[in-house]
Amino acid sequence: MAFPTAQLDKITGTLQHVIFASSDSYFKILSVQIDEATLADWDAPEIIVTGTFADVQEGSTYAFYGQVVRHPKYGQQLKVVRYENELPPDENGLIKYFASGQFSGIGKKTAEKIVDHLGLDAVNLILDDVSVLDGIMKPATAQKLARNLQLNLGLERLFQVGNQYGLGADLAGRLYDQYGHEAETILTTDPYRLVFEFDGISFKIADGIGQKNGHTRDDLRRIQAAVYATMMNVSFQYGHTFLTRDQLVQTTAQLLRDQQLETAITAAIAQLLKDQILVDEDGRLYAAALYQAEVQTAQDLRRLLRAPMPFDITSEAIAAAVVTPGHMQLDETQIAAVTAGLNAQVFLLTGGPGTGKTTIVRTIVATWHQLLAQQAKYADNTKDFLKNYAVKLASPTGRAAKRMTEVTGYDATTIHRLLGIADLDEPEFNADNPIAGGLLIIDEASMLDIELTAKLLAAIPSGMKVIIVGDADQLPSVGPGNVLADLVASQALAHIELETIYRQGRGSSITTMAQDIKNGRLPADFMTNQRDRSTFMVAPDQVATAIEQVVKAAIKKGYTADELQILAPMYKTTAGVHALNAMAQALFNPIKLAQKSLQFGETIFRRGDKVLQLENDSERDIYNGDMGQIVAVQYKKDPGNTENEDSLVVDFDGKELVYPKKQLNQLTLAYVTTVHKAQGNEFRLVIMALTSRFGLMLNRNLLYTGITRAKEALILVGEYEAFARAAQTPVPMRATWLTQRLHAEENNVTQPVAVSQPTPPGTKQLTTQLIVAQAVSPMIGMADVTPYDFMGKT
Ligand SMILES: Nc1ncnc2c1ncn2[C@@H]1O[C@H](COP(=O)(O)OP(=O)(O)OP(=O)(O)O)[C@@H](O)[C@H]1O
Repeated sequence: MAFPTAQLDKITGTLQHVIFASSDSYFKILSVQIDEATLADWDAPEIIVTGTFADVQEGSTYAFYGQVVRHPKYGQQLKVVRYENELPPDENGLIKYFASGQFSGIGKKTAEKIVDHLGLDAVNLILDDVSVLDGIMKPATAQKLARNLQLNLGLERLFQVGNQYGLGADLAGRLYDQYGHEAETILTTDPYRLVFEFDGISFKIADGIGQKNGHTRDDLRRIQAAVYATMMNVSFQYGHTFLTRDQLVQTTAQLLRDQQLETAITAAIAQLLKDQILVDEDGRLYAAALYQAEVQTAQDLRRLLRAPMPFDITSEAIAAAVVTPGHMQLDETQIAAVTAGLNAQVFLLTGGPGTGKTTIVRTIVATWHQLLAQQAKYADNTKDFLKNYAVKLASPTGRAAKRMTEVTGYDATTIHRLLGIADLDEPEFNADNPIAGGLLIIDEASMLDIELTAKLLAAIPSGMKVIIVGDADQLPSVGPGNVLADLVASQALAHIELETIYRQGRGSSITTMAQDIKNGRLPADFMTNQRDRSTFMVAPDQVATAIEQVVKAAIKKGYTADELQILAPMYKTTAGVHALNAMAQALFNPIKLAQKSLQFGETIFRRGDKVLQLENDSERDIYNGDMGQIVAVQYKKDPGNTENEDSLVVDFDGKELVYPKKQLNQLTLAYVTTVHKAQGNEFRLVIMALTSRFGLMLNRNLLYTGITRAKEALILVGEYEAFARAAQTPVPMRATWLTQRLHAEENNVTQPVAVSQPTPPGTKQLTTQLIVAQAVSPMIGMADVTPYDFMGKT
């Protein structure tokens, strides 16, 4: 946050030494000898100064603006908001500065020449245009001097320029990393370019800078940036892969708050199409990458479907080889799923919780191994044959992969890992370097977005069988696309939907409730507590207290933080993720005397806390949505701490990872998460909060996904109307074209565009069938807990 300069203290002083310099940000801790200071009650000759700094020079003089704060361990220090290199104020000083030895090839004589020719503003003149040094020194020396000045002062100038526009030093530092000395020019003369290229500068920020610097409202670059930003916002907020031309024009006009600009928007779209940043396919306008992903997905699916069977297996051989786990009696649909799964080159298996998806996967894998063993007899090299046709299992998240390993008994991995995707880089495995194996099974396919799907399919060699497993009624992917639902709707793949619920005992009444919700209603007995689920309907303001009581009761019953998950749709509000996390942390992991902790933003992390990873970090094989537990808090000065910084150690299912303080933005507390973040995970007990304050967030798939995270017991807290409204409201439709691509003749797509308005999108009717619940034999979840326990004594 930028403080108004008037409130800041100013210290002018000489940098004595850099105590700490972060290796991957510009954060530094400096020791400064004070020349002049506006600080009240400060009589020490030195002060510790912390903040974001360029390549500061020991011995140089700087002016620091900031606020004195008290660090719990290191005492008072100046936290800097901005700073300036105090260049010498007179000619003699400036000559000394140039001749100080930090600029190679420049002695006293040359320094004098520079100051003679360029005067007191020499530094800025050189930074603006190195040709001012022509004739004063050799071009090579001049270039070197300019580069050094840039290194010392260019970033500082960028910090100052950025500060004028409200950009924090971190953002300015990242801009400098990407654009070097050109960053300032780009920021001031062509800020709209950053909307396309730079993650962190929104259209609004760029436009603020552009308007200040005289870009007119109808400037083509401004309008192009607005069109592009609209396309990206709509794709990533609502999941659409395309917009119709009208929608794009209208939504861009809304962003620009100017309906008069329609002609300019049309011209901007034409230019973006010409530059291949957007693609127009029969009036559907795509961001180029999403278009490629959608087209590629359809093409690769066709390629995989056309490929011949890997070796000669007849349907009879498959039927004869079926191996069921525990000799379970599969029903007709399940047997059909096993044989179709082994017969088809690409097969889709869908079904709600407890319908036997895992059972079918286990059966298919065991049967595949049986078939391989039979075929291996005819192979030249048995070992190679078995390796070439091995089974691969993968999931979109690490937690889901771990669960897949546990329930199937076979090794599963994340899709990122399977493809060798390192951050921002192209995958190691792709069309030119495909993965190896005979059968690939992808679980939790509802989480697949179109870009990951395209990368995955491209890397699958023709002939490898693919089985895609998921629950199409769960929330669609976070990223653009509606892959699983589109594949189902296309009818282009062999598909079986498992409908009979086999789960018995704990969790079974949750499973039947899930079916009701899928059909758009709450069960008739919603308010009647079952042995594995209860409802506590309270006013929005009482939700936090009610959940607190429920959690206390659950802790008494022996539930650990790992086994219990609280779900809320949003981060803010009193019943939101942040507020509830603070409450749950105090219950599960109360602070102990003299306990070590690390603070990041408003969150305080302690040993024992349950935490959630918020970003994909493929290098460390840890992904957005993975949950872990803090096993150590290490201070920089602790003996044996190899990190040169305060850090946390987090255990993710047996894998310990270190988070230095600067990486704590990747972590948050996980006692409470959004439903999206919990997708792919299951917990013994789920407590889900919904109130009408969550408004537009309430929809059927959200409620369905939330409650189906519960394996054994479910407690619903909030307002009945909110739960009823969620059950009745279909998930907003996503505008995608994958279904049509799959069932249309190649290059002959003629279906009409049927999409809703982009903000908010319309709705689609889910075609699901009523599933008849099987025998229910409920067991106790929290049987002796009644609503009265949560309402206080009256
Ligand atoms: N034909 C069957 N006869 C008897 N029990 C069955 C049958 N099919 C599955 N089950 C049992 O039903 C339970 C749920 O099956 P499974 O775990 O395979 O379902 P799922 O669809 O993978 O569920 P989830 O998505 O919730 O993990 C398991 O205990 C399984 O053993």
